[in-house]
Amino acid sequence: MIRLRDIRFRYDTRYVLDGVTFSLNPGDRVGLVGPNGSGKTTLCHIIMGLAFPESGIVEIFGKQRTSESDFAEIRGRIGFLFQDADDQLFCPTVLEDVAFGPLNMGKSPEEAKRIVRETLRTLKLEGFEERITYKLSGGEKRLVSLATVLAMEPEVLILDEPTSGLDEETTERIIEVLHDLNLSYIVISHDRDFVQKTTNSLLKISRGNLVEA
Ligand SMILES: Nc1ncnc2c1ncn2[C@@H]1O[C@H](COP(=O)(O)OP(=O)(O)OP(=O)(O)O)[C@@H](O)[C@H]1O
Repeated sequence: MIRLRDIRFRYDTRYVLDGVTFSLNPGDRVGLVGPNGSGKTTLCHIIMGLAFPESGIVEIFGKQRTSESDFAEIRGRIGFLFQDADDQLFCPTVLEDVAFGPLNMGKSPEEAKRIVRETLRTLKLEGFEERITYKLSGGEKRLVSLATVLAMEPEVLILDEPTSGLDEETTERIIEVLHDLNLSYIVISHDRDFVQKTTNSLLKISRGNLVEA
């Protein structure tokens, strides 16, 4: 589904990724760990076409991706949860934010509303439709962000610290949701317990390279 070969990426003169090779196959649930600033988010941005490597090959769904239009094609199929919910949410209300993806993918307003209702129910956010997005708490914003991702019915998920700021009960809910979804995913997290419960392999970025953790 995702294949990276010998990816090198730098900000200014410092190489954050220095020859990363990685693949995500159907059924893989990969935990990505590593110290702050080690390049986890950067790696995921490269998969989504939000950052472009200096060299190396990005192959997604069987096709090499280089241009913006190559990546535009995959963005509906790979659900990406941003580390910062404020990068994800941009509409006045929760309904509009969660319906945005389905509407953009050509669903009718009625169908989009049905998807919003179901997705909010899955995340135990019933009744949040008319809530004003910017007034939500940090944890609520994270959950609504996840709802915007799930509402697109993606084939693969990339989740950048999905449980940061969430209480224990809500974290357990996310674990259940991930188990029920039966999707392949990459999850970045500093929460070892969460990663252990949700993934079947664990990788770490160390000095610009991926190693088993
Ligand atoms: N736009 C940018 N310009 C310059 N340096 C950047 C930029 N974005 C990220 N960096 C640097 O690149 C390095 C890797 O950042 P990245 O966000 O990928 O790390 P991370 O492993 O996800 O960290 P964290 O666990 O703190 O979220 C960091 O040192 C960061 O400061």
